[in-house]
Amino acid sequence: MAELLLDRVAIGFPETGPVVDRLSLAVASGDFVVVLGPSGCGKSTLLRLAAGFARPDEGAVTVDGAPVTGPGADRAMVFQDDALFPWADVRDNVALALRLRGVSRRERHAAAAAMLARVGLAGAERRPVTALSGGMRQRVGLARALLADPRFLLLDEPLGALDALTREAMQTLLIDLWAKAGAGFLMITHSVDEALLMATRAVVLSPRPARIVDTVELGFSRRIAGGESPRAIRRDPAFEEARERLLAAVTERTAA
Ligand SMILES: Nc1ncnc2c1ncn2[C@@H]1O[C@H](COP(=O)(O)OP(=O)(O)OP(=O)(O)O)[C@@H](O)[C@H]1O
Repeated sequence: MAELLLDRVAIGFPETGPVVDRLSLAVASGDFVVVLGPSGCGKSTLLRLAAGFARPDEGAVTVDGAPVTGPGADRAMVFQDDALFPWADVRDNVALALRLRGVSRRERHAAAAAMLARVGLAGAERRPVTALSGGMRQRVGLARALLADPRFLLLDEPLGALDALTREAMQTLLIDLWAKAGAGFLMITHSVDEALLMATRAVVLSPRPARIVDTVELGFSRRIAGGESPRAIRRDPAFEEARERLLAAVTERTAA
């Protein structure tokens, strides 16, 4: 069991003033924490603090009590824009980190093939990433992030650019990966429906500077991981009730 903790973190920039305001958030192994909040409120900045790409002005980011001072293999990040290397094929995009660590070619290829199979891209190793659809590119990004078996996966609106059908398929894939990995997931989304389906805890932020204005505990992703279909879950009155609760938090408590 590991814990990623943002402990009363604050950060600001000269251009904007305060962006995150003494915010505390814990993500443990097995949690799927989803962050919702108005545009520009500081969600990506929060994730960058967790990743170690930015340092807080106040407070601390720790993993199991040890200060986070920069990016580390225990925390992997997935971006909305998948950030793939256009000059490399699928396999090299997935296995680049292993190459930089001096892992042999044979092991790299085996590891990449195994991860690609997990994200539903078996056989796509040699395809140029420029020839892939948006959903497939995000699968490659996920395979790359999960390759090092991180304890925490940080997802910055990873499904935001996908069409509705691809997005639904990717939601189910992410839930499946989360349930099997045992890692803690921290994800940003603008979609209340996505937060409801995927989160074990949905966290609603205020307009900038970001503070937590509401937290809703949820259990639908565990049911989906257990085999229930998202469509059946959406018909459950408990889902409708949770939607009302989360929508109220998002619309009433985040007005600027
Ligand atoms: N390194 C930086 N230097 C200056 N300003 C920054 C920096 N990083 C973020 N900001 C500013 O902080 C504010 C919050 O940005 P952030 O990307 O965290 O918001 P967000 O909630 O993720 O936005 P969106 O919902 O639109 O994706 C924005 O005004 C942004 O311009």
